[in-house]
Amino acid sequence: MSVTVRVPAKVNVQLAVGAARPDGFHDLANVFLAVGLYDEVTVTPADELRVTCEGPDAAEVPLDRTNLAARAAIALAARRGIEPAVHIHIAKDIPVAGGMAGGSADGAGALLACNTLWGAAASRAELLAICAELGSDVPFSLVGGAALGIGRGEQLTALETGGTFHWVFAMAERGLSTPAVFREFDRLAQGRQIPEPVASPDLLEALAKGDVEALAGAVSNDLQPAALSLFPELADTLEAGRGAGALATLVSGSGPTTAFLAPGAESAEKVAAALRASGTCRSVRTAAGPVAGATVL
Ligand SMILES: C[C@](O)(CO)[C@H](O)COP(=O)(O)OP(=O)(O)OC[C@H]1O[C@@H](n2ccc(N)nc2=O)[C@H](O)[C@@H]1O
Ligand SMILES: Nc1ncnc2c1ncn2[C@@H]1O[C@H](COP(=O)(O)OP(=O)(O)OP(=O)(O)O)[C@@H](O)[C@H]1O
Repeated sequence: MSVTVRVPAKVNVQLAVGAARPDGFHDLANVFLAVGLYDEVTVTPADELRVTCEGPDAAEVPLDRTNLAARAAIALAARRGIEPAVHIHIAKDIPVAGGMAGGSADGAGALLACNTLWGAAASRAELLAICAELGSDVPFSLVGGAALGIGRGEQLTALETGGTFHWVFAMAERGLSTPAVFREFDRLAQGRQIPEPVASPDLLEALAKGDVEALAGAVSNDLQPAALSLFPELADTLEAGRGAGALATLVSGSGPTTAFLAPGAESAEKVAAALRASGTCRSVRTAAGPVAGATVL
């Protein structure tokens, strides 16, 4: 018997970043939107823990116990006093090291899949606590939809959305390390007073109303200057999307994937075609959100 879970990628429509905390993390006001680009995680009973991965970026995914999916299985098994004896297979469509929470998606997916396979009966609250131990983005991968994350981004409040938003994502030629981008944020912030991160009321209202124009005027990412500083060519991709009619352009999370908000599905395809023709990125995808979080298929 196998269990397969489908888990979406995310885009951060607002990422407000506070000053570095004593533990090295940053307090955030992180407004997540789950979008329809998915990894599928399948768990099957096996003699011992094993991870395999397929997909265009599979070669970049670690297959040892550092894989977030393996760490999720180990964490749940330890809580139940059992062995994590499963084969975890990841069908990966979310870009690796792209700032779209691909590894986090696999962590949340493996956790839900193992909980189902083992009849481990972890409550939603216990699953969320394990997710938060695995990484700041992992709880959101479990819940999906739209949510505000505070603290490290792991303390979630679900947000209302009044419609579907259409996005284009441009994948870059290389990845960016999330810790490196936060370090660059700290370097650029030196000598400046960093305000407390707060969610933008205009942005929350735009999401609730499903108002794409208002959302376009309210999106922001405090990590964008740091991502651009480490990866200056991203400015060319942003420019190409803006020129093609995107309502808003931004770096997704810690980057280097860039995200473009389009007025509708048709215009999203036009922006995607222009980005493909621009030669400023590795590949281009369209996806709409919000979509559901980790779901057993
Ligand atoms: C950039 C975002 O993707 C936006 O959603 C997240 O904040 C990152 O979430 P994540 O990849 O799950 O990150 P984690 O695995 O928890 O942390 C990786 C590293 O990112 C930095 N980090 C992450 C989250 C946070 N609130 N402050 C940080 O400074 C820390 O250097 C940390 O060691
Ligand atoms: N299941 C996994 N899939 C992809 N990468 C993983 C996985 N588990 C661990 N990793 C490691 O995590 C690193 C970051 O990959 P990931 O795709 O999660 O980045 P990301 O999308 O930028 O993350 P985030 O948006 O949460 O900051 C990879 O370079 C890889 O070494």
